[in-house]
Amino acid sequence: MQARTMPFEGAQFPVICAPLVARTKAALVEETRIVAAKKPGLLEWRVDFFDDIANTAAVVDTLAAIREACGGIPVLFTRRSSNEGGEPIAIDEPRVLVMYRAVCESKLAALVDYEMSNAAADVSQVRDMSAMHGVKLVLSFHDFMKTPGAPFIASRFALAQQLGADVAKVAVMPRNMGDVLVLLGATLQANESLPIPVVSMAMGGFGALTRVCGWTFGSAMTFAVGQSSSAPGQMPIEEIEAGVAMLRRALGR
Ligand SMILES: O=C1C[C@@](O)(C(=O)O)C[C@@H](O)[C@@H]1O
Repeated sequence: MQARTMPFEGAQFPVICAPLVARTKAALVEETRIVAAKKPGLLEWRVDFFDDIANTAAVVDTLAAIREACGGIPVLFTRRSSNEGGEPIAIDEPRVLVMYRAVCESKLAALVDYEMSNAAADVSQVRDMSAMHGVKLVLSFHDFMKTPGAPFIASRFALAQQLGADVAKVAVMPRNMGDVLVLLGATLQANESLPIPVVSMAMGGFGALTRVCGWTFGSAMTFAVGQSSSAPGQMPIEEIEAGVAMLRRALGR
């Protein structure tokens, strides 16, 4: 089945997404300029790295500065929960929701990412607030310790869709190449059975190849390093571009 593209204007298949992980507004603007010059299809602001995350006005102001510096590249706004591999942050979940609401209202981000394991009421709030402002929602699941079995991975992709996601995303940590096959197989199956784009990656060294070839199994996006990495196994944008181009030629796609 034809894979679905990410839901924003101008999205390629696959989208190459570069994380922004600087801790201050000035450093983020600088990082944005450097990373945007490499022309990824999407920038992910990992706000859990931001020193001033407790100040919602500063978050929106910094997002505006990122947008000014990014040369029109759309932004994915992500607070990665420390339960799923993110940085520890100084605010509790109700204040995280206040921040997501302000970001959605600002319409500065094309997409927001929220973990599907959060409280159902919180997921539903993020779904409603993003939809209200035309912001697309990625519902994600991460296991930084292991690769769950194929039925569980399938259930995470399906749950994201049931909860109203525009994109379903799963990241796992493989302990061997068999785990990598499990992730790729589950991705292929989810892409064939779900009506929304799916995104997946296996992290670390074993999983690195999924960042180059995951799209051939249906993953609509891959994360690559512009300046700094946000997860183990990410490779530089240039290398991912070259690898994707090589496979494209070989596959005639
Ligand atoms: O969820 C993901 C995927 C990721 O963990 C990766 O492995 O590339 C990197 C994160 O920044 C992003 O939010």
